[in-house]
Amino acid sequence: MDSEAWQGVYVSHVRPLQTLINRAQILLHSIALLLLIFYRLSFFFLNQQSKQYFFPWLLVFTSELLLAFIWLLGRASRWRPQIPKHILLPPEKLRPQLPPPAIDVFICTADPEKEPTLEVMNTLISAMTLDYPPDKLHIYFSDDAGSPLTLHGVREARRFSRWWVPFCRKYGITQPCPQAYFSPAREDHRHDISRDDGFMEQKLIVREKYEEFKDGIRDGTKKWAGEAAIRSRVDHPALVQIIRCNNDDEGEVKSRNEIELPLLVYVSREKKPSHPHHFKAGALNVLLRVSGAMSNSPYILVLDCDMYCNDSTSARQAMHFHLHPHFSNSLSFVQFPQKFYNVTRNDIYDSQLRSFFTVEWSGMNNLQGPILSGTCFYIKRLSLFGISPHDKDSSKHIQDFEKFIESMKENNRSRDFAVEEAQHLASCTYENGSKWGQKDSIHKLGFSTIHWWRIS
Ligand SMILES: O=c1ccn([C@@H]2O[C@H](COP(=O)(O)OP(=O)(O)O[C@H]3O[C@H](CO)[C@@H](O)[C@H](O)[C@H]3O)[C@@H](O)[C@H]2O)c(=O)[nH]1
Ligand SMILES: [Mn+2]
Repeated sequence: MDSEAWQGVYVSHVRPLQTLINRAQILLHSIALLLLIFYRLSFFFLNQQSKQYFFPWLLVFTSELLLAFIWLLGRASRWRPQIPKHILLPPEKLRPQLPPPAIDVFICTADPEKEPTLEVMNTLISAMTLDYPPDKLHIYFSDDAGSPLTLHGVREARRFSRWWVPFCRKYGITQPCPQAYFSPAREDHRHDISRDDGFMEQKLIVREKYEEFKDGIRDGTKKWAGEAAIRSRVDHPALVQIIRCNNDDEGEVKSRNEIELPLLVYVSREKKPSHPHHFKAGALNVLLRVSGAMSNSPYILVLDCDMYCNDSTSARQAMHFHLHPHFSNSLSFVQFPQKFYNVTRNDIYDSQLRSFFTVEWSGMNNLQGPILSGTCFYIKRLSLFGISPHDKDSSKHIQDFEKFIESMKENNRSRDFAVEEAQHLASCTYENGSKWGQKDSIHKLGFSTIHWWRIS
């Protein structure tokens, strides 16, 4: 393997000042705790009144011991605080020498009233715009409400992507989310005017298309609002559909740009009031099966509907870790921070979750890695099978599974046939009596994980 290609990828940097402050704080806090423990114990053994107040003191003491223990466990991530440093290679060189592995992207939405369709579609578009070979990217969009508005939105998003994706590719736009890119708050708009490569004309055209896309969503919102939509949310059949555009549109844009878009599959699993649906976990299980039958990519990106991709190179960054010889086969997932924007100015409760992601998650990188935050992570499909990476039989399990998928594909022959199969996999009774969704800790199996973000 060409080792040059891997140079400088994992650069984490321990912060000496922060380490000193944290350790001093840990020391002071520990002294205070020891004094407290001494004080409580001395009450039991030295105080005359201890018999009278024995139980209240014991209760308080036990709680304090418990809290102190929890506090102690939390220090692990602060002992060696570190930040990931710049990747030394520029993004265009972030391509591993190996052919890039395929990625399935899972996006879940549950309710078009609580999760505005326009925002959700922006997440979908951002995933379609990831800087990755389109034939290696497959997007599975789960709609738990089975809403015609959401399906309409997905179609509109697909249509707009044929303008947006080529534009981003051609001009190297790294912000893949159109809403964020066209936001007046974005500072780069000022520099755009000085470009003389036809950029401004194209930008205006795409901007206009974005407005048309928004109008399309607005029309849909008016059309499908109301009672009927709400009722079907808990009771509807499975629907799996590959979203394509009509041929006329497709031909027009293809000849202009010759850029293909990733496969986009709309999945609305079956729901019945009499069957538990297990919320997001249930939706992800269905996507895992449906994608297994259709593309079965070795890596999966999971996104909540309101968590758009903020950096189009994230897929390549994640794959660099996954394919890196240093991490070998034991890496389960690469977790990107879950960032919230537009929270209040004085964010006194840290709604942006900065302490979580910049301190705790990064601090766990050398301790087998952080736990999942639930969104924005690239996970290895095999690590979800409950097999340890150190298990001698693991390759046999994997071969068996791959044989099963291959035989299914041979039987199906075409993707359209796989859609029929997928519909069955999305039924609400499929998991009955099976081991689907049973708990198995990734870390306990021996996998490691990484928290990562590129500071630019
Ligand atoms: O029946 C359901 C319920 C939720 N979702 C989706 O699941 C995601 C997360 O749900 P949300 O209501 O946004 O939960 P949050 O509390 O905001 O999410 C945090 O906490 C969840 C677990 O509690 C994690 O799964 C999320 O990743 C994490 O962002 C969203 O995309 C929902 O559309 C479904 O697909 N089906
Ligand atoms: Mn959420």
